[in-house]
Amino acid sequence: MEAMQRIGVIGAGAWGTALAQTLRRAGRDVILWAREPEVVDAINHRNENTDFLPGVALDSAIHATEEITDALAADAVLLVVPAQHMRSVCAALAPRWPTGVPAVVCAKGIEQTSASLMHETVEDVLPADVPVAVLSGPTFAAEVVRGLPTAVTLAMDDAHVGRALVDAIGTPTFRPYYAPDRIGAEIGGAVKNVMAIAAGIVDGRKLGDNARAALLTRGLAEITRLAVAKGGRAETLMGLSGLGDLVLTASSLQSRNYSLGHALGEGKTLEAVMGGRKAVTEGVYTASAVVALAKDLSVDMPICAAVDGVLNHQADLDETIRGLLNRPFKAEHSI
Ligand SMILES: NC(=O)c1ccc[n+]([C@@H]2O[C@H](COP(=O)([O-])OP(=O)(O)OC[C@H]3O[C@@H](n4cnc5c(N)ncnc54)[C@H](O)[C@@H]3O)[C@@H](O)[C@H]2O)c1
Ligand SMILES: O=P(O)(O)OC[C@H](O)CO
Repeated sequence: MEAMQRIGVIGAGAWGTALAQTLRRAGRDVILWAREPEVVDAINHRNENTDFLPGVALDSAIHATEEITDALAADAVLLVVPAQHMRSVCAALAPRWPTGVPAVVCAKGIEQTSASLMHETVEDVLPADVPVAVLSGPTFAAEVVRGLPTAVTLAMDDAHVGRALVDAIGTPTFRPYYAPDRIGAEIGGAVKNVMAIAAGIVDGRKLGDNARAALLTRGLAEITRLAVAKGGRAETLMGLSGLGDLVLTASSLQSRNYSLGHALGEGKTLEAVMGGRKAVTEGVYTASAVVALAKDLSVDMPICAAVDGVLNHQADLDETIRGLLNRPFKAEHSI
C-alpha cells in the first residue's frame, strides 16, 4: 500500500487539534476542518486554537478550513467530532467521500438515538467501500499536543490498511499499537467515560482509595462483559483502549468526565457544572446509550445504570451508592 502523506482531520476541538499537531510531527500534510470560523482564523493566522486548546503554539503548516469537504482531499481522514454529532457530520461528507479512502474514528461515545458504536454509525452513512478504523487509548489532548509520550490502540480488521495508518500517524512519542478488534477498542473508550464519572463521584464524596480501586476493577469487569457480548475480545479490554484509558481518565482532574463526577460527589448539580462548560463531556450522553445497549444484549451493568440514574433520572446520590453497596454478594469471576 502507498504511504499516506496527506491527512484530513474533521473536528478542531482539543483532540482534533492535538492530532493535527501529531500528524505534523510525523511529517504529514494536514488539512483540519473546524466548525467555528473564529477557530479557523486563529489556527491559520495565530497558530493557536484559542477556543479549545489555548496556550499551545501549533505548527504553522496546519491548514484549517471552514469548508468540510476540503478535508477529503486526503489519503486518510480522521473523524474527531463528538459522538452525538458523528452521524450528521458523516452525512455531510458522504456524497463527496473519495473511493476507498480510510476513515478513522477518534471519538469516544455511543450514539444515544441508536445505541450504535461510532464505527457502526460511520459505516451506516459513508459509502460501503470506506475502510473504517478506530483510534482510542489513554490520551489527554493537552499532553499529546505538547509531544509527551503516549501510546494508543489503532483497531481495524484489515491489518494491511491498519499498518499503513500506524505508519502515517505514529511518532516516537505517539505510538499506535495495531489491534484487530474495533468493538473492544470502542467499548473500552466509550464506557470508561461513564466509569470516570463514577470514580469522580467516589472521590468527590470522599469514599476512600479502596472504594475507587473496587469501582475501577468492577467497572472493568462490566466493560469487558459488554464488549464480549457485543462480539469483542476480552484481551482488548486489558490493553491501552481498555484498562489503560480507564486508569487515566478515572484518576485525573484533567478529565472532563472525572471532574464532572468529582463535582457531583461534592454536592454540585449537573446543570451547574455543565452550564459553565464549552468542552464535551461524553459520559453524560453515553451513560443512557450504554444502558440501552446493555439491555439489548442482556448484560448486567450496575455501575453504568447507577450513573445514568443520577445523571438522567434524578436518582438521589447517597441512595444510589447505598443501592450499589447492598447488591447481593457474588463470585468475582463468572463460574
Ligand atoms: N480532549 C481529549 O483529551 C480527547 C482525547 C481522546 C478522545 N477525545 C474524544 O474526541 C471527541 C472530540 O472531543 P474534543 O475534546 O476534541 O472536543 P472539545 O470538547 O475540545 O470541543 C468540542 C467540539 O465539538 C464540536 N461541536 C460542537 N457542536 C457540534 C456539532 N453540532 N457538530 C459537529 N461538531 C460540533 C466543536 O466544534 C468542537 O470541535 C470526543 O468524542 C472525545 O471523547 C478527546
Ligand atoms: O477529558 P475526558 O474525560 O473527555 O478524557 C479525555 C480522553 O478520552 C482521555 O483518554
